[in-house]
Amino acid sequence: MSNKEQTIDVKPIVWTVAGSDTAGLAGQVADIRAMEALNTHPCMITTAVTAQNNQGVVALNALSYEQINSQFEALKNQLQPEAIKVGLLPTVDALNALSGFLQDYQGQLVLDPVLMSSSGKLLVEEGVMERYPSLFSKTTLITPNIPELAALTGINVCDEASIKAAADKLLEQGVNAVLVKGGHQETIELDDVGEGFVHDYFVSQSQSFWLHQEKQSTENTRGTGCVLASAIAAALAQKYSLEDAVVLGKMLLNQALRNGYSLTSEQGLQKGPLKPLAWPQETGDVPLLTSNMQNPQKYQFPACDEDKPLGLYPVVDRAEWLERLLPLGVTTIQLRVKDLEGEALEEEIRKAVAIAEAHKARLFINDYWQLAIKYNAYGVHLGQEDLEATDVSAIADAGLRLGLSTHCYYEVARAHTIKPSYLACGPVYHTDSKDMPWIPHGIDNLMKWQALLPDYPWVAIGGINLERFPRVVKTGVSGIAMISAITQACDSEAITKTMLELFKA
Ligand SMILES: Cc1ncc(COP(=O)(O)OP(=O)(O)O)c(N)n1
Ligand SMILES: Cc1ncsc1CCOP(=O)(O)O
Ligand SMILES: [Mg+2]
Repeated sequence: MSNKEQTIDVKPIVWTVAGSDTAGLAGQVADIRAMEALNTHPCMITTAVTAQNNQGVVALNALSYEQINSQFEALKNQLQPEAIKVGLLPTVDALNALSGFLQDYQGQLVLDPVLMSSSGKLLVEEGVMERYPSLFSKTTLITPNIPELAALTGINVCDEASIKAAADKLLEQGVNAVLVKGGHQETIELDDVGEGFVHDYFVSQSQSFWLHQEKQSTENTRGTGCVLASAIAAALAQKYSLEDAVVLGKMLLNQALRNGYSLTSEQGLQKGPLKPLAWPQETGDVPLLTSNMQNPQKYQFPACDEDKPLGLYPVVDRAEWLERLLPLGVTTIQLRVKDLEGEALEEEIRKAVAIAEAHKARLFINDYWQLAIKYNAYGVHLGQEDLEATDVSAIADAGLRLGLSTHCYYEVARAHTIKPSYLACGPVYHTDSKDMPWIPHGIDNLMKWQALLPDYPWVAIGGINLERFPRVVKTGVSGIAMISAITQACDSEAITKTMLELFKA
C-alpha cells in the first residue's frame, strides 16, 4: 500500500425537514434534486407523507412526534448538517420535534414557510402558524411568497412599501434575513414596473436588494419554492455567504425552470416539475440585482477594442510610471492614486491622460470618475462600494469605458446588471497590496466566472507574479492586472518586457 496520503472529497450534508410528494413534483423530491445539483448530500427528515398527483394534494398524512423525532435522533450524531432546509411543518408536533433538535443547533437554517398548496388548500393545522416565530432566532433566512408573508405578519401585502414593512416585521421578530419571493406578484400593485419580470426582495439587518428575472413561460413550476430554499441551503453548506447563496439559489432555480418537463399532454394537467441539473453556468440564469424594485436601468458602455485583448495591465500610483511602461509596449494601464487630493490629484490624472494619449494606450482611472470624465480618459475602474457614490449614467453618457471589480457571486450579479466594458475577478491569489476580506479565488473560480459570463473581457488581479503568470495566461483572460510584481520589482522594465512576451506566446 502506498504511504501517500489519500485525499477524500467529502460532500457537505444538508437536511431537508419537509413533506414527501407521491407525484415526484415538489417537497422532498425537489429538495433532493436541488441539493445534489449543488454538490451536497441530502438527508431526509420527513414530516408528512403526502398523497399528491398533478392535480394537487389528495391527502396529507402527518407523521407523529415520535416518528419525526426518531429521524432527528438517527441523524444527529452521525450525519450532522452544514445547513438545514425546513419546508412543510404540518402539525404542532412536527414543529416541536424540530424545535427540540434546534436547541443545540448552531448551523444555518433556511425556513420555507409552506402554509398552503398552490391550489389554495391549507396544509398546516391550527396553532402552527402562531408558533412559527419560535423558530426565528435559529433562522438564517426565511423565504415567504407574498400570501405567506401576509399570513405570517397580518399585513396586507399589496405594494412595495408593504412588502418592506412586512419583511421588517419578520426581522423584528428575530429572523436573520428575509427573501420575499416574487412569484405571486400578480396580486400586488407595482409602480412603474414593466410586465414580464419577477422581483424578489432580500433584506437583513445590514443590507437589502432586489433580484429581477425575466419570467419564463412554462407550466412546469411545481416545487419552485422547494428548489429555491433547498438550493440556498446547499450553497450555505458549501460555505458561500448568505448574499451569494441567494444569488446562486436563484441561478439554480432559473436553470431548473428552463429544464422543467411535462408528464402529460392532457389539457389542464400539464403542470410538471422543475429540473435542477448541475452547478449553474448559463449567463441567462444570473439574476439582475439592484437596490430598488424598478426594472434595472440599461446602460451602454463602449467596448475595450474587442479584437485587442487588454493584455498586461499594470496598476500604478503615479503618471511617471506611464512614461516608463508604455514605451515598452504596454497597451492598458490604470492610475490608482490613494494618497493625493485636490490640485495634486487632478494634475496627476491630467498628466497620465496626456501620456496615454501620446502612446495610444488605454488608461483607466481608479475611483475618480468625475476627473476621468473631465480629462476624457479612456475609462474608469470602480469597485462595488464605489458604485454607491457614482453616477453610472454620467460615465456611460460621456462615452468612457467602465471596468468593475467582482469578488463574489453577489457582486458578479450586480456588475452584470450594469453591463460594464470589462469585469475584474480578484483576488485570484493572496495579495499584500490591499487588505481584503475575500479568500483568494484561485484559477478554478476565475475560469468558472469566465464561463458563466463569456461575453465580457475578464481581468484577473491579485497576487499575480512572474511565476504564476503563465497559468493565468492559460485561462484565456483578456487582461492580467498587477501592482507589486511590476512596481516593486528590482527591474520593473525587464519584468514588464518578459510578461509582455509571455502574453503574446
Ligand atoms: C483591474 C482592477 N481590478 C480590481 C481593482 C480593485 O478596484 P477597487 O475594488 O475599486 O479597489 P481599489 O483599487 O480602489 O482599492 C482594480 N483597481 N483594478
Ligand atoms: C486592488 C486589488 N484588488 C484586488 S487584488 C488588488 C491588489 C493587487 O495587487 P498585487 O498585484 O500587488 O497583488
Ligand atoms: Mg476603488
